[in-house]
Amino acid sequence: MSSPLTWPGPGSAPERLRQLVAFALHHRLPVALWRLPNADAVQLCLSFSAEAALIGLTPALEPTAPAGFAFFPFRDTDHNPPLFLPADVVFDTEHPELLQVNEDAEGADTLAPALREWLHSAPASAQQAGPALAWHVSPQPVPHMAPQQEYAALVQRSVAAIGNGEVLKVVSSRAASQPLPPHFDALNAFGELTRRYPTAFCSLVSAPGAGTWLGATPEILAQVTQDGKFCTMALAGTQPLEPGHKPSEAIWRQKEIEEQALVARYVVSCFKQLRLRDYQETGPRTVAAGEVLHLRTDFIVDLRKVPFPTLGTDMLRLLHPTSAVGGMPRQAALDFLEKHEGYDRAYYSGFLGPVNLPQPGASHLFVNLRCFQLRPTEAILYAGTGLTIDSDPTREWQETELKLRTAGAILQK
Ligand SMILES: C=C(O[C@H]1C=CC=C(C(=O)O)[C@@H]1O)C(=O)O
Repeated sequence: MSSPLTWPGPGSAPERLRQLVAFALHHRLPVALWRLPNADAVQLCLSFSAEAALIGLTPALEPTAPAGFAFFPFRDTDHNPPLFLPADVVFDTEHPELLQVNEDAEGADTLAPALREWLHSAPASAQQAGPALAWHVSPQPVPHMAPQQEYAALVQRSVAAIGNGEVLKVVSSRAASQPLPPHFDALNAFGELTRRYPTAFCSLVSAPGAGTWLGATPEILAQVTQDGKFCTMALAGTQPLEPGHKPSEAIWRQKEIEEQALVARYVVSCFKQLRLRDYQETGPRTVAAGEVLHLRTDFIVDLRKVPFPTLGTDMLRLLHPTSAVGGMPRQAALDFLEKHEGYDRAYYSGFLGPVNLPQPGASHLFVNLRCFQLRPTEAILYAGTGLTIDSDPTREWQETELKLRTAGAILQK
């Protein structure tokens, strides 16, 4: 049973977040922080057991399903375990005077009293000035980083595969490294992400086996709200946001229109598989995500009118990985990427977000885009581009450069 505790010590909401993160890292536990799009509050979920966070199955989104934070890789392999952080400790900066602690959780017998002691005895200000936090580091090696020529060859090979009918669309991607600026502080960087990208889902996840990841993604994968709505979106097509121009003035090429239409068609095919016809489709319209524009179609199902209690869970299983990060047809595109992409995407283009948090019936899962992985002295950034028969290697490289700048902006000295 989770019980609300009154916060036992002093400290502002950001200081309290830091105290909880410091506790998690000190005990080598998994922790996640996030800020929903267009919201102010930052939420935190901490698990008392790293082992309990290791799950194989895609999480269920029904209100009766366990509460926690999902962190899933692009591809299910032994290297990057799918994680579901049980909500053993939950903190919300909107109610900084409270802390939810599950006293029955695995590990709570020793860790719940240790947490109370930690919050009592370690003043937030002392921890702020204390030694740097020991963030989890992925046990996997740093991924291969394709230089421009190699990425251009991948784009050409993908276009050839589209040309010969092997696939309709492929989303190729790459990793790039950026040194950490002096005195880089991941918690401050997370705060900076939330300020820069108010409409994105901003996250900071640190867990044994996965490492530490920060990001600001624009893409909802599956969302169930407490007022009974299921939402997903088809997001694709990219162009730079020109200074002084409004997103609504953007003109799209046929290539991007087709690329996004394929993603929308994929979402509709998932509804069809579930024999669900009663959905509301809006768009495509142009939306801004940091310095770039995308085409987006929104899909909403009113779960109060359509009696389909497992829709969120079923759609999540069908949607991931969407054609916005893999391609079409799905399996052929994934096979192509496995063979030719040449690096491990790890958690980039996987999905992440709170399930049944802060209340049962509220789940917000996003595609892990515009993100980076934190290593001791560098950040590994990731970006991909949807390819069609008309893709040009130089343009696609430039598009990845632009997308890398979203999360990369917080790494500037
Ligand atoms: C794969 C990424 O973006 C996807 C989402 C929006 C637009 C996309 C595009 O235009 O290619 C991608 O499908 C990425 O940001 O790494």
